[in-house]
Amino acid sequence: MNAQLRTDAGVDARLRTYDWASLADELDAHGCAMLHDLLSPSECVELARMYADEAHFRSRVVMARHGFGRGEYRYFSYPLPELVSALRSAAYPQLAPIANRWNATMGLAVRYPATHAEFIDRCHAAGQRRPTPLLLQYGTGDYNCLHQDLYGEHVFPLQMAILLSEPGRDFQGGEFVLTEQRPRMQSRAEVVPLRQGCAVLFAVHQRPLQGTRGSYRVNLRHGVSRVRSGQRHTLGIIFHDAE
Ligand SMILES: O=C(O)CCC(=O)C(=O)O
Ligand SMILES: [Fe+2]
Repeated sequence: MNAQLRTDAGVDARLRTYDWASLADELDAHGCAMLHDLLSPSECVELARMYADEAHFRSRVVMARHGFGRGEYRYFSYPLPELVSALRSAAYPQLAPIANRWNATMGLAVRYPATHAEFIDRCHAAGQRRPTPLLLQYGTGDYNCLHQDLYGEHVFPLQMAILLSEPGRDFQGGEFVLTEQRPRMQSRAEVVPLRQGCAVLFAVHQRPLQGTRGSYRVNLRHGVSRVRSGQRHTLGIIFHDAE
């Protein structure tokens, strides 16, 4: 679909234009899938600009202070900006069936409700009340070590990150990287060639992998390689809230 036509619509309508059956196939095969042209360049610029305004956020993390890498991020506070909230609630119902199928395959009892509001009620009832959507900011030399965004007992197994800057123009390097650790085997890396406004869907911590003798669980981590120059911003959408 034409990028302009897509980004003219609301986020909900935009998300419905993607071919979710083939995205599910990609997630099953690779643990990640891309949504091209999810946000327009102006939406990306507007979101990236929010980073400077403390009023939007509940906390700021300087990655070097925690050994997380180099660069910084800020968690939004509730109420989330409308676009962030819309992305979170509109992407969730597309992902919940995939999450439920993955859990069934992995022999996990947890099932996810059809709407994000119901899932967030579950998180909040368990004391996971702090919002997790975040903006990340990287400058020259910054990077994000491989990690998993787990914030308590309740975990939604898929998440989304949207690149807000344009590679090659705004920054060099800074690739989104996923690694997949397979039991008793060597790890596999995947580099996701994001462009501005493009989202990546990926597994938060584990997913089923079909082997020749049935399926088994693999452990995933994600991060960002070193930004060689320039400035890079990302919007992270995590569906569970934090303790
Ligand atoms: O900056 C990135 O591309 C990675 C962001 C990230 O770690 C996240 O959204 O959870
Ligand atoms: Fe992350």
